[in-house]
Amino acid sequence: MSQILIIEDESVIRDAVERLLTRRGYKVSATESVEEAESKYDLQSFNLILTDVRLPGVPGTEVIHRAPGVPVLIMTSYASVRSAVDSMKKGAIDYIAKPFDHDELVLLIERTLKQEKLGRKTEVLKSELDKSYPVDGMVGKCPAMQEVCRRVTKVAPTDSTVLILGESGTGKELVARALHEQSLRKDAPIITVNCAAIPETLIESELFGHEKGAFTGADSSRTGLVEAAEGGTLFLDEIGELPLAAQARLLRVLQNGEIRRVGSEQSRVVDVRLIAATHRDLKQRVQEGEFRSDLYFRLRVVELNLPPLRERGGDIVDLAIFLLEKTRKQLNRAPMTLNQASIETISTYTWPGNVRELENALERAVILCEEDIITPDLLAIESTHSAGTLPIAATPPTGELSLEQYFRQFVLENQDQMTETELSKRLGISRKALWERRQRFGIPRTKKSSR
Ligand SMILES: Nc1ncnc2c1ncn2[C@@H]1O[C@H](COP(=O)(O)OP(=O)(O)OP(=O)(O)O)[C@@H](O)[C@H]1O
Repeated sequence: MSQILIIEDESVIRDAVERLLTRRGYKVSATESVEEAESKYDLQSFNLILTDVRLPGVPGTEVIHRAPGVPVLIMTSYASVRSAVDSMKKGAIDYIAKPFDHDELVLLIERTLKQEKLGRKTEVLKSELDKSYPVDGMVGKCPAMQEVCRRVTKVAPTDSTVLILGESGTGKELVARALHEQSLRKDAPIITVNCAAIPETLIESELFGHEKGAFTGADSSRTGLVEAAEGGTLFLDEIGELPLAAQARLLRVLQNGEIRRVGSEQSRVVDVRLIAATHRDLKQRVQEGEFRSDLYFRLRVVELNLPPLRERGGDIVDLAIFLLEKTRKQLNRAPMTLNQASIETISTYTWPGNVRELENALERAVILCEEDIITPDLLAIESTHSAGTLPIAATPPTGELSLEQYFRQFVLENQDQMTETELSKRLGISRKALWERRQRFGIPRTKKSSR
């Protein structure tokens, strides 16, 4: 049950709000001033604090500093909306003008609590991600990767927009995180958005937020992900998939440092550094009229090109050893080594799914390995040099199938029995890579496979 603290010196309002929220199932405490609240309760134990601004003693906004991390909603009179705006600047989550409608207040509280939960989840996810994306864990000695590392170090401390190009699974997100972690913004959030994963109809409001009534179903206003990255970095993965209308809004952010929420006439100033990535040829998208040329030029202030794994020479084995160690530690297994045959298999395979596919193959091998030596059969990839090999398949490729033909055949044969997750696992690629290849090769998902 969520715990809410009300700080309000007008007893009529305080009692009414307390009754209302208690009826709604919240555990409610109420005080007249910030000082009283502090002396009676541990402010950090609340999930939300609802406070008036003008109070006996210190102003209500002071609670923002005294209960860091706890979302604070400000109640204010119409006459002092200005002070509400100031409160927002100090870090309040939102404000509500008095006299307020009870339903409106409950709605605002529900939304804030939902965001608070999400925020906590994001923190957990962030720490998980930090574990799997150590900045110093970027393996790569080949000239192309050395060049990438040099550029990352150079460009990270600046606020320049960076465009990261590379096939799926080559480490684009890892590079984006390295850029953020080595920047002056590292203590603020990095918000990652996969533009390919958000439905086209929702992407504008997800990114830029919306005002109440902006469209059917928008029964309250909402902050977008660009604003959520305030002071930090926004990483737009698969930017090539961004619809044209959203591209126009993004251009405004890059040109003027301003966003306009959907349904709003007013712009807000934002301080966000943009990093974008794509596996697509953006120049070609521009020629096809699918991508704005002015946005393309703004994005590629600095361009980083990640080579496919098959072109990284000795890095492939270095990466395999690094990822084997990382995976076996994560899975709590004793140290393991790759035997000579495995090293040869790994070096000669073409790795169409790049580092992610290598990571998946090693994870599978670590799970299946009963002793401490990884043999080629555990990797479940074929040691042939042809580009037609794909890891683990229900039926091995017959004849001279090209990679595309083989992918197409495997997906069409299995999609009615397997979920997208199972399909991607069997192909040794991420779900996102599977989605991308479906787009590229024109194989839409059937009803069954979209389970
Ligand atoms: N040079 C590297 N050194 C160590 N680990 C790497 C390297 N490159 C990629 N990885 C690891 O490979 C996995 C895939 O990388 P990442 O998600 O950054 O790729 P991506 O290009 O963004 O992929 P996708 O396009 O599928 O989202 C991650 O677990 C990442 O940590």
